Amino acid sequence: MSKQAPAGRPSRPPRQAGKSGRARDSREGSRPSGGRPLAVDPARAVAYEVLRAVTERDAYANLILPGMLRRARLRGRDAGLATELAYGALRGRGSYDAIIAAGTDRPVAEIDPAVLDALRLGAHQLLHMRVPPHAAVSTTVDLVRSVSGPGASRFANAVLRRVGERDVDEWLARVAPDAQENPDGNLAVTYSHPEWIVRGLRDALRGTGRPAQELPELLASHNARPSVVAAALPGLSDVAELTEGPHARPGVLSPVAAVLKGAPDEIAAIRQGRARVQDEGSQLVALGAAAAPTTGPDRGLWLDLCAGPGGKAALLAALLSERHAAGLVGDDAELVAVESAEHRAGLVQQSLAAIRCAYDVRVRDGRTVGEAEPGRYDRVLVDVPCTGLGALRRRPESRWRRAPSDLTSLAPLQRALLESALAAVRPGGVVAYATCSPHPAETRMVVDDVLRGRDDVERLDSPGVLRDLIGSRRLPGHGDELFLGDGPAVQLWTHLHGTDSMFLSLLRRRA
Ligand SMILES: C[S@@+](CC[C@H](N)C(=O)[O-])C[C@H]1O[C@@H](n2cnc3c(N)ncnc32)[C@H](O)[C@@H]1O
Repeated sequence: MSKQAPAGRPSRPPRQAGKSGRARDSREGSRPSGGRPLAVDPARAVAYEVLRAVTERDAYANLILPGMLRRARLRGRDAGLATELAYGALRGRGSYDAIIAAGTDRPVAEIDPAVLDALRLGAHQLLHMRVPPHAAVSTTVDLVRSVSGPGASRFANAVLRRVGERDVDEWLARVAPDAQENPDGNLAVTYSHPEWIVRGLRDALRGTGRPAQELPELLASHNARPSVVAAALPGLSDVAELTEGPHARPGVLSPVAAVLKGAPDEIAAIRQGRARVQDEGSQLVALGAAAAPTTGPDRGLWLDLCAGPGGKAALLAALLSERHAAGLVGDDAELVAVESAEHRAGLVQQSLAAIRCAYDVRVRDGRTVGEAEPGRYDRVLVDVPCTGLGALRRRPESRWRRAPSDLTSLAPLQRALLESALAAVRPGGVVAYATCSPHPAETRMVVDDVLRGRDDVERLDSPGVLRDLIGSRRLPGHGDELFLGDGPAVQLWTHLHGTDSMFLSLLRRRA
């Protein structure tokens, strides 16, 4: 353990100290990305590297973490610790920065970013994990010394000692703005979200008839670790297969879901591509798109207009294959999967590899499909690019990276894609408009705008379609209440359904 300076009001940390070649701690350490070793255990080193990559390179934690864990040879509990440290510090940044600011005379914006990331890791351990305080402080101080030198480590020591003087509730009561005078500011700091997201989610709750009092619960749900759920692809696997060993139990709402207890690759069906990791909300969207009633026979010409990386396309293709085998669709049945980004189209191709149905993955702009193939398809799923405000628990840094301007910049694309989908579907065919955001600007308002002045499209009873799929399954502790609303669209909620907050509006061209 390192020697620590006495607690006190910390002085200014040296900026960019690590780059000037200061004295280093000589202890053996770990550096998952291969550079100079960090004087800290491998799990903390990986977590720190993730935070640095997110801050410096705009990396996505969920994409880089698996490779870093592999390179550091971390598995089991150690991998779990690294993940919890990185995700927790990223999610909690809003609360931790306010608390760190109260522990120093410097604005957080003036702290060397390399030191600040370490302080966030330390604060997460002190305030939200059962790490003994002396270990949380000393490991962080060692880390800062190896990265930024002794001056910065004294600063870190002083800040963290102050942070450790109170528990998280006491700190939040001190540093969050007054709840009466500034309710959004209070929730933003208490639940670690940017204020504009707090406001947007309140509007979203109200707009779907949920009481705004649910907002704290919704915000808190974004800070909890989501369970890992798999979809058993129909015809290739089933829930019974996934749950027959000790590795999974049946899902909550989706008829093809299994909740995993361990790593996905423990399950053979997942290793073989017969089942896929997929949130239950996404499963219900794809199942709903396939189940919504068409007028006239469904020939099996299905289109996924925004397919990458291919989770919903895989489920649609498996369902189509089953229907084909049962003679319910024609011999020319196929799933056309359109994706504008080439590398994501490659992922769609991979996701469909195990499925025995005709499919065609196309790299093109979905906005052009309606004009190119008017009225061709029986079913179109248009799962548009969105802010992802409904999946904040999965992408721990995204809440800090998104901006209100994303809502306005995505809006024309979302409208154009829905218009293209409606042009591509035949009269009597179904369009499923979906987002993984509950924000009104990306959900109701898009559908309302596109349908305004059109009398050739009807809104289907989306809650009714999902209710039939859910069957006798129920949310634990809620009796018969499924919280699907009065329609015509459905908004799923993380705090109510345990799914990502997916929106689904089922529409049908009038025959
Ligand atoms: C929300 S994601 C779709 C997720 C997918 N349905 C799944 O379940 O895996 C939206 C996708 O639309 C793609 N996209 C963006 N603009 C597009 C466009 N103009 N045409 C087609 N795809 C587009 C993005 O690259 C992204 O892969």
